[in-house]
Amino acid sequence: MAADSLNHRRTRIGRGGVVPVAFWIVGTYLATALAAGISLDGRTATGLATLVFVVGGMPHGAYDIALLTRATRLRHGWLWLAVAGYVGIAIGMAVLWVVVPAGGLILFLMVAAIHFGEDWTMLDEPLLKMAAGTAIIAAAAIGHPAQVAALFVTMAGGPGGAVIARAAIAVAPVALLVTSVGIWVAWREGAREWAAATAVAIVALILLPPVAGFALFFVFLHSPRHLSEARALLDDMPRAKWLTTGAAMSALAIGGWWLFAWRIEALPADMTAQAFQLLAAVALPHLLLSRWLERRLAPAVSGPGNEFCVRGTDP
Ligand SMILES: CC1=C(/C=C/C(C)=C/C=C/C(C)=C/C=O)C(C)(C)CCC1
Ligand SMILES: [Fe+2]
Repeated sequence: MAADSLNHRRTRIGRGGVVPVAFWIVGTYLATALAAGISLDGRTATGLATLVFVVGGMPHGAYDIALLTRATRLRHGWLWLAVAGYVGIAIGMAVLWVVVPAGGLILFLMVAAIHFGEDWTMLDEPLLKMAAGTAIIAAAAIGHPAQVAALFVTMAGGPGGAVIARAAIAVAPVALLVTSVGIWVAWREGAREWAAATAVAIVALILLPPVAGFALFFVFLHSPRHLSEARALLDDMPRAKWLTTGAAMSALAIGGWWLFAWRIEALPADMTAQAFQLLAAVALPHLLLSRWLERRLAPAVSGPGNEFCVRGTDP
Protein backbone atom coordinates (compact mmCIF):
# COMPACT_ATOMS: atom_id res chain seq x y z
CA MET A 1 0.00 0.00 0.00
CA ALA A 2 1.40 3.42 -0.96
CA ALA A 3 2.60 5.58 1.92
CA ASP A 4 0.16 8.39 1.28
CA SER A 5 -2.71 5.94 1.05
CA LEU A 6 -1.71 4.71 4.51
CA ASN A 7 -1.64 8.30 5.75
CA HIS A 8 -5.04 8.90 4.23
CA ARG A 9 -6.50 5.98 6.17
CA ARG A 10 -4.75 7.03 9.34
CA THR A 11 -6.37 10.45 9.32
CA ARG A 12 -9.75 8.77 8.98
CA ILE A 13 -9.33 6.26 11.78
CA GLY A 14 -10.40 7.83 15.05
CA ARG A 15 -12.77 10.17 13.26
CA GLY A 16 -15.63 7.80 13.92
CA GLY A 17 -18.30 8.89 16.35
CA VAL A 18 -18.65 7.53 19.84
CA VAL A 19 -21.55 5.13 20.28
CA PRO A 20 -22.15 4.16 23.89
CA VAL A 21 -23.54 0.71 24.59
CA ALA A 22 -26.49 2.47 26.28
CA PHE A 23 -27.65 3.57 22.81
CA TRP A 24 -28.14 -0.04 21.76
CA ILE A 25 -29.77 -1.00 25.07
CA VAL A 26 -32.26 1.87 25.09
CA GLY A 27 -32.85 1.43 21.35
CA THR A 28 -33.67 -2.25 21.86
CA TYR A 29 -35.95 -1.37 24.77
CA LEU A 30 -37.86 1.21 22.71
CA ALA A 31 -38.13 -1.17 19.71
CA THR A 32 -39.52 -3.89 22.01
CA ALA A 33 -42.01 -1.46 23.55
CA LEU A 34 -43.11 -0.37 20.07
CA ALA A 35 -43.52 -3.98 18.90
CA ALA A 36 -45.45 -4.86 22.07
CA GLY A 37 -47.82 -1.98 21.43
CA ILE A 38 -46.87 -0.10 24.61
CA SER A 39 -47.84 3.54 24.22
CA LEU A 40 -44.83 5.81 23.98
CA ASP A 41 -46.72 8.99 23.20
CA GLY A 42 -49.18 9.33 26.05
CA ARG A 43 -48.81 12.23 28.49
CA THR A 44 -46.64 10.26 30.90
CA ALA A 45 -44.36 8.77 28.24
CA THR A 46 -43.93 12.16 26.53
CA GLY A 47 -43.22 13.84 29.87
CA LEU A 48 -40.66 11.17 30.70
CA ALA A 49 -38.98 11.48 27.28
CA THR A 50 -38.87 15.27 27.78
CA LEU A 51 -37.24 14.84 31.17
CA VAL A 52 -34.72 12.42 29.66
CA PHE A 53 -33.72 14.75 26.82
CA VAL A 54 -33.43 17.80 29.10
CA VAL A 55 -31.59 16.18 32.02
CA GLY A 56 -29.60 13.78 29.84
CA GLY A 57 -28.80 16.21 27.04
CA MET A 58 -28.12 19.46 28.87
CA PRO A 59 -24.73 18.46 30.36
CA HIS A 60 -23.10 18.15 26.95
CA GLY A 61 -22.90 21.93 26.63
CA ALA A 62 -21.90 22.40 30.25
CA TYR A 63 -18.17 22.41 29.52
CA ASP A 64 -18.25 25.16 26.91
CA ILE A 65 -16.91 27.82 29.28
CA ALA A 66 -14.19 25.49 30.59
CA LEU A 67 -13.22 24.70 26.98
CA LEU A 68 -13.20 28.38 26.13
CA THR A 69 -10.88 29.10 29.06
CA ARG A 70 -8.64 26.22 28.06
CA ALA A 71 -8.45 27.03 24.39
CA THR A 72 -7.68 30.71 24.76
CA ARG A 73 -5.32 32.89 26.61
CA LEU A 74 -7.91 35.56 27.08
CA ARG A 75 -7.09 37.84 29.96
CA HIS A 76 -9.60 37.94 32.76
CA GLY A 77 -11.61 40.90 31.47
CA TRP A 78 -11.85 39.47 27.96
CA LEU A 79 -12.85 36.07 29.28
CA TRP A 80 -15.72 37.62 31.19
CA LEU A 81 -16.70 39.48 28.05
CA ALA A 82 -16.73 36.17 26.12
CA VAL A 83 -18.86 34.57 28.85
CA ALA A 84 -21.22 37.57 28.80
CA GLY A 85 -21.45 37.21 25.00
CA TYR A 86 -22.31 33.51 25.39
CA VAL A 87 -25.05 34.22 27.93
CA GLY A 88 -26.23 37.24 25.93
CA ILE A 89 -26.77 35.13 22.80
CA ALA A 90 -28.73 32.56 24.84
CA ILE A 91 -30.91 35.33 26.28
CA GLY A 92 -31.35 36.77 22.77
CA MET A 93 -32.65 33.41 21.54
CA ALA A 94 -34.99 33.13 24.54
CA VAL A 95 -36.38 36.61 23.80
CA LEU A 96 -36.86 35.64 20.14
CA TRP A 97 -39.26 32.88 21.29
CA VAL A 98 -41.39 35.58 22.92
CA VAL A 99 -41.17 38.26 20.23
CA VAL A 100 -41.02 36.34 16.92
CA PRO A 101 -41.62 32.68 17.80
CA ALA A 102 -41.96 31.48 14.18
CA GLY A 103 -38.60 33.11 13.41
CA GLY A 104 -37.21 31.42 16.52
CA LEU A 105 -38.38 28.04 15.24
CA ILE A 106 -36.83 28.54 11.79
CA LEU A 107 -33.52 29.65 13.35
CA PHE A 108 -33.63 26.71 15.79
CA LEU A 109 -34.12 24.16 13.01
CA MET A 110 -31.34 25.69 10.92
CA VAL A 111 -28.94 25.73 13.87
CA ALA A 112 -29.87 22.12 14.69
CA ALA A 113 -29.27 20.93 11.10
CA ILE A 114 -25.79 22.51 11.13
CA HIS A 115 -24.99 21.38 14.66
CA PHE A 116 -26.13 17.76 14.20
CA GLY A 117 -24.25 17.68 10.91
CA GLU A 118 -21.04 18.47 12.83
CA ASP A 119 -21.33 15.07 14.53
CA TRP A 120 -20.21 13.49 11.25
CA THR A 121 -16.52 14.15 11.75
CA MET A 122 -15.66 11.32 9.36
CA LEU A 123 -17.27 13.18 6.44
CA ASP A 124 -15.49 16.00 4.67
CA GLU A 125 -18.26 17.09 2.35
CA PRO A 126 -20.32 19.92 3.96
CA LEU A 127 -23.40 18.96 1.91
CA LEU A 128 -23.36 15.41 3.33
CA LYS A 129 -23.00 16.78 6.87
CA MET A 130 -25.82 19.29 6.42
CA ALA A 131 -28.11 16.62 4.94
CA ALA A 132 -27.37 14.28 7.86
CA GLY A 133 -28.22 17.05 10.33
CA THR A 134 -31.43 17.87 8.49
CA ALA A 135 -32.40 14.18 8.34
CA ILE A 136 -32.89 14.09 12.12
CA ILE A 137 -35.69 16.67 11.89
CA ALA A 138 -37.03 15.42 8.55
CA ALA A 139 -37.29 11.80 9.77
CA ALA A 140 -39.53 12.81 12.68
CA ALA A 141 -41.60 15.04 10.40
CA ILE A 142 -42.36 12.33 7.82
CA GLY A 143 -42.83 9.64 10.47
CA HIS A 144 -45.33 11.58 12.58
CA PRO A 145 -46.49 14.60 10.58
CA ALA A 146 -49.45 15.47 12.80
CA GLN A 147 -47.52 15.32 16.08
CA VAL A 148 -44.56 17.29 14.74
CA ALA A 149 -46.88 19.91 13.21
CA ALA A 150 -48.71 20.21 16.55
CA LEU A 151 -45.43 20.76 18.41
CA PHE A 152 -44.21 23.26 15.84
CA VAL A 153 -47.52 25.16 15.99
CA THR A 154 -47.22 25.33 19.79
CA MET A 155 -43.61 26.51 19.62
CA ALA A 156 -44.26 29.01 16.81
CA GLY A 157 -47.39 30.28 18.57
CA GLY A 158 -49.55 29.91 15.46
CA PRO A 159 -50.26 28.22 12.12
CA GLY A 160 -46.82 29.22 10.80
CA GLY A 161 -45.58 26.14 12.67
CA ALA A 162 -47.64 23.86 10.40
CA VAL A 163 -46.09 25.45 7.31
CA ILE A 164 -42.61 24.85 8.78
CA ALA A 165 -43.53 21.20 9.48
CA ARG A 166 -44.70 20.83 5.86
CA ALA A 167 -41.39 22.31 4.68
CA ALA A 168 -39.56 19.69 6.78
CA ILE A 169 -41.65 16.97 5.09
CA ALA A 170 -40.87 18.46 1.67
CA VAL A 171 -37.11 18.29 2.17
CA ALA A 172 -37.25 14.85 3.84
CA PRO A 173 -36.83 12.63 0.73
CA VAL A 174 -33.71 14.50 -0.41
CA ALA A 175 -32.26 14.79 3.11
CA LEU A 176 -32.77 11.08 3.78
CA LEU A 177 -31.44 10.00 0.40
CA VAL A 178 -28.29 12.11 0.73
CA THR A 179 -27.87 10.89 4.32
CA SER A 180 -27.93 7.28 3.13
CA VAL A 181 -24.92 8.21 0.98
CA GLY A 182 -23.30 9.80 4.09
CA ILE A 183 -23.93 6.60 6.07
CA TRP A 184 -22.38 4.53 3.30
CA VAL A 185 -19.30 6.83 3.16
CA ALA A 186 -18.94 6.71 6.96
CA TRP A 187 -19.15 2.90 6.85
CA ARG A 188 -16.54 2.75 4.09
CA GLU A 189 -14.27 5.10 6.06
CA GLY A 190 -14.30 2.65 8.94
CA ALA A 191 -16.78 4.46 11.22
CA ARG A 192 -19.01 1.38 11.07
CA GLU A 193 -20.64 1.54 14.47
CA TRP A 194 -21.46 5.21 13.97
CA ALA A 195 -22.92 4.47 10.52
CA ALA A 196 -25.08 1.64 11.91
CA ALA A 197 -26.17 3.67 14.96
CA THR A 198 -27.20 6.72 12.95
CA ALA A 199 -29.15 4.51 10.54
CA VAL A 200 -30.95 3.00 13.54
CA ALA A 201 -31.54 6.45 15.06
CA ILE A 202 -33.08 7.75 11.84
CA VAL A 203 -35.36 4.71 11.50
CA ALA A 204 -36.28 5.18 15.19
CA LEU A 205 -37.13 8.83 14.53
CA ILE A 206 -39.46 7.72 11.71
CA LEU A 207 -41.14 4.91 13.67
CA LEU A 208 -41.19 6.11 17.28
CA PRO A 209 -43.21 9.06 18.59
CA PRO A 210 -41.10 12.17 17.89
CA VAL A 211 -40.11 13.05 21.47
CA ALA A 212 -39.07 9.46 22.29
CA GLY A 213 -37.12 9.17 19.01
CA PHE A 214 -35.44 12.50 19.62
CA ALA A 215 -34.50 11.58 23.21
CA LEU A 216 -32.83 8.38 21.96
CA PHE A 217 -30.79 10.25 19.36
CA PHE A 218 -29.98 13.28 21.50
CA VAL A 219 -29.06 11.67 24.82
CA PHE A 220 -27.48 8.44 23.61
CA LEU A 221 -25.82 9.42 20.35
CA HIS A 222 -25.32 13.19 20.00
CA SER A 223 -24.45 14.12 23.60
CA PRO A 224 -21.97 11.30 24.32
CA ARG A 225 -19.90 12.35 21.30
CA HIS A 226 -19.63 15.92 22.66
CA LEU A 227 -19.03 14.70 26.20
CA SER A 228 -16.23 12.33 25.27
CA GLU A 229 -14.59 15.03 23.18
CA ALA A 230 -14.85 17.57 26.02
CA ARG A 231 -13.54 14.98 28.50
CA ALA A 232 -10.54 14.28 26.29
CA LEU A 233 -9.79 17.99 26.05
CA LEU A 234 -10.26 18.49 29.80
CA ASP A 235 -8.69 15.21 30.92
CA ASP A 236 -6.77 16.89 33.72
CA MET A 237 -9.97 18.14 35.34
CA PRO A 238 -10.56 16.08 38.50
CA ARG A 239 -13.54 13.73 38.25
CA ALA A 240 -15.44 15.46 41.04
CA LYS A 241 -15.04 18.84 39.35
CA TRP A 242 -16.08 17.32 36.02
CA LEU A 243 -19.29 15.99 37.57
CA THR A 244 -20.12 19.14 39.55
CA THR A 245 -19.47 21.36 36.52
CA GLY A 246 -21.84 19.23 34.43
CA ALA A 247 -24.55 19.29 37.08
CA ALA A 248 -24.13 22.96 38.06
CA MET A 249 -24.09 24.36 34.51
CA SER A 250 -27.10 22.25 33.51
CA ALA A 251 -28.99 23.34 36.61
CA LEU A 252 -28.08 26.96 35.87
CA ALA A 253 -29.45 26.71 32.32
CA ILE A 254 -32.67 24.97 33.41
CA GLY A 255 -33.12 27.33 36.39
CA GLY A 256 -32.37 30.36 34.22
CA TRP A 257 -35.00 29.33 31.70
CA TRP A 258 -37.49 28.64 34.44
CA LEU A 259 -37.00 32.13 35.89
CA PHE A 260 -37.26 33.68 32.43
CA ALA A 261 -40.40 31.75 31.46
CA TRP A 262 -42.11 32.06 34.82
CA ARG A 263 -44.35 35.04 34.10
CA ILE A 264 -44.26 35.20 30.34
CA GLU A 265 -47.65 34.15 29.11
CA ALA A 266 -46.64 34.36 25.45
CA LEU A 267 -44.58 31.19 25.92
CA PRO A 268 -46.35 27.85 25.40
CA ALA A 269 -47.85 26.16 28.43
CA ASP A 270 -46.73 22.78 27.10
CA MET A 271 -43.64 21.53 28.95
CA THR A 272 -42.19 19.66 25.95
CA ALA A 273 -42.48 22.71 23.67
CA GLN A 274 -40.73 24.84 26.29
CA ALA A 275 -38.02 22.22 26.76
CA PHE A 276 -37.26 22.44 23.03
CA GLN A 277 -37.20 26.24 23.30
CA LEU A 278 -34.69 25.98 26.14
CA LEU A 279 -32.56 23.68 23.97
CA ALA A 280 -32.60 26.31 21.24
CA ALA A 281 -31.48 29.03 23.67
CA VAL A 282 -28.42 27.04 24.74
CA ALA A 283 -27.74 25.50 21.32
CA LEU A 284 -27.19 28.84 19.55
CA PRO A 285 -24.18 30.05 21.61
CA HIS A 286 -22.99 26.40 21.84
CA LEU A 287 -22.84 26.18 18.03
CA LEU A 288 -21.19 29.58 17.59
CA LEU A 289 -18.58 28.84 20.24
CA SER A 290 -17.78 25.38 18.89
CA ARG A 291 -17.24 26.86 15.40
CA TRP A 292 -15.02 29.61 16.80
CA LEU A 293 -12.98 27.14 18.87
CA GLU A 294 -12.63 24.86 15.88
CA ARG A 295 -11.22 27.68 13.76
CA ARG A 296 -8.91 28.79 16.54
CA LEU A 297 -7.61 25.28 17.07
CA ALA A 298 -7.64 24.33 13.39
CA PRO A 299 -3.83 24.22 12.90
CA ALA A 300 -3.56 21.70 15.73
CA VAL A 301 -6.29 19.50 14.30
CA SER A 302 -4.76 19.17 10.86
CA GLY A 303 -2.05 16.76 11.99
CA PRO A 304 -2.50 13.01 11.53
CA GLY A 305 -4.69 11.46 14.15
CA ASN A 306 -7.97 12.77 15.36
CA GLU A 307 -9.61 15.87 16.69
CA PHE A 308 -8.68 15.04 20.27
CA CYS A 309 -5.05 16.02 19.66
CA VAL A 310 -5.90 19.70 20.04
CA ARG A 311 -5.22 19.57 23.77
CA GLY A 312 -2.10 21.27 24.99
CA THR A 313 -1.62 23.21 21.79
CA ASP A 314 -2.88 26.55 22.98
CA PRO A 315 -1.99 29.23 20.53
C1 LIG B 1 -38.90 20.46 18.17
C2 LIG B 1 -39.03 19.09 17.61
C3 LIG B 1 -38.01 18.47 16.92
C4 LIG B 1 -36.74 19.15 16.70
C5 LIG B 1 -35.80 19.26 17.64
C6 LIG B 1 -34.54 19.95 17.45
C7 LIG B 1 -34.32 20.69 16.19
C8 LIG B 1 -33.62 19.90 18.44
C9 LIG B 1 -32.34 20.54 18.41
C10 LIG B 1 -31.49 20.46 19.47
C11 LIG B 1 -30.15 21.00 19.47
C12 LIG B 1 -29.66 21.86 18.38
C13 LIG B 1 -29.34 20.66 20.50
C14 LIG B 1 -27.95 20.97 20.62
O1 LIG B 1 -27.16 20.33 21.28
C15 LIG B 1 -38.19 17.10 16.31
C16 LIG B 1 -37.01 16.20 16.58
C17 LIG B 1 -38.36 17.29 14.81
C18 LIG B 1 -39.40 16.37 16.89
C19 LIG B 1 -40.57 17.23 17.03
C20 LIG B 1 -40.35 18.43 17.83
FE1 LIG C 1 -25.03 19.63 20.90
